[in-house]
Amino acid sequence: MTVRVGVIGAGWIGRDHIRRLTEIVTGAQVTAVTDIDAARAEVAAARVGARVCADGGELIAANDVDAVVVTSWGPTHAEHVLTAIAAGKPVFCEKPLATTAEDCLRIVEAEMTHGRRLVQVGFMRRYDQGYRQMKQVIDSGRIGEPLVVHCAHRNPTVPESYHSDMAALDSAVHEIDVLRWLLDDEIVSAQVVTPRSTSKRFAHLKDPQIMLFETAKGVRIDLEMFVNCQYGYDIQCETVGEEGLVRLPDPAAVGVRTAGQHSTVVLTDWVGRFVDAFDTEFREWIANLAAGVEPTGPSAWDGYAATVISNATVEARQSGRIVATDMKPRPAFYGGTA
Ligand SMILES: NC(=O)C1=CN([C@@H]2O[C@H](COP(=O)(O)OP(=O)(O)OC[C@H]3O[C@@H](n4cnc5c(N)ncnc54)[C@H](O)[C@@H]3O)[C@@H](O)[C@H]2O)C=CC1
Ligand SMILES: O=C1[C@@H](O)[C@H](O)[C@@H](O)[C@H](O)[C@H]1O
Repeated sequence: MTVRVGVIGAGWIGRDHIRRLTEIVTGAQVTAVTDIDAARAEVAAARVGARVCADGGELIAANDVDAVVVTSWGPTHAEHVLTAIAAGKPVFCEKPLATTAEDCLRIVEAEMTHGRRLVQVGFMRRYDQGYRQMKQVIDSGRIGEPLVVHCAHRNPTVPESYHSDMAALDSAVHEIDVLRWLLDDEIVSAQVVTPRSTSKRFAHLKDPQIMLFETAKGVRIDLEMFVNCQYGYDIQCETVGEEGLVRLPDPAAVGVRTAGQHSTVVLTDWVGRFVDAFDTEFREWIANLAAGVEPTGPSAWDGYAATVISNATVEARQSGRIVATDMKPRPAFYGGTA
């Protein structure tokens, strides 16, 4: 069975997911595209033989759309996801699920009322081989109970439109999701300390930021979030347990020895660093849909948790305080602990 997909938002990642669904994933066909920039939708749709819909509502209701991908701007996600749930159609929503906790809860409640999982959120790091291997080691008990996690998330540069809150909302939200999953634990508080800011970028930006999280089981997480590190795109994660530690591998790269030096390439963007994870994420999403089973990736509840925690992290930086994450109890509908 071919899953017919409609895509809302033909910007950077929307176009990449259209390409992925067309060229990489088997069993999927992009049949409809919409964007508030009609010319952009036309170009993206024409490339894969899809048709253009006037807006998200028309696309979701269309008979030739079995499932929906939402890749529009964050503040528009909730409306599209709620419309898809009301239509009973599976929906893959890029992060964030919604920008406010209230909107995330409306989605959670709508999905529970529907009675079956329809929503998957685009936290692709859960599909990265390195993180998956780390999780296997932690779950096996080989390093004992996790105690501390050290992380770094470094981008070479960001545009001037990037502001200090985005370090949590746009970037650290990936660590927030993947660490909840990796540790099977919930983040209960956030704190942010700011060293002197880099002089290499815009004066308005607090960069780097050191984010400190505590989990319900008492694990401490430190995350260096540095979005203008200049040298490359670099994701580090090391979990220290009672009997050992496990570290995220760097992407495979050949070592070159020449002119008295030994060097390896450092990637420069998240597209290349997580390309395999994005591919696996969509392969598994489509395979589940084709098999008629509920999505197994990050749920609407995970989307809610990530929004609550990233908003608490913003509040922590702005206030200079340790902020407790004010999360509702997890409904049985979503299983698990984190
Ligand atoms: N998982 C990941 O690593 C990444 C996720 N993202 C997420 O993907 C989403 C899109 O990001 P980008 O592609 O970088 O942005 P973008 O600005 O390149 O594209 C967004 C597109 O959505 C369109 N749009 C906005 N509102 C719309 C609406 N109501 N209906 C239809 N189209 C609408 C815009 O015209 C634009 O073409 C964001 O939520 C972002 O956080 C982005 C980059 C990486
Ligand atoms: O989602 C992403 C971007 O929006 C964000 O700006 C980057 O910092 C992340 O590394 C990338 O994965």
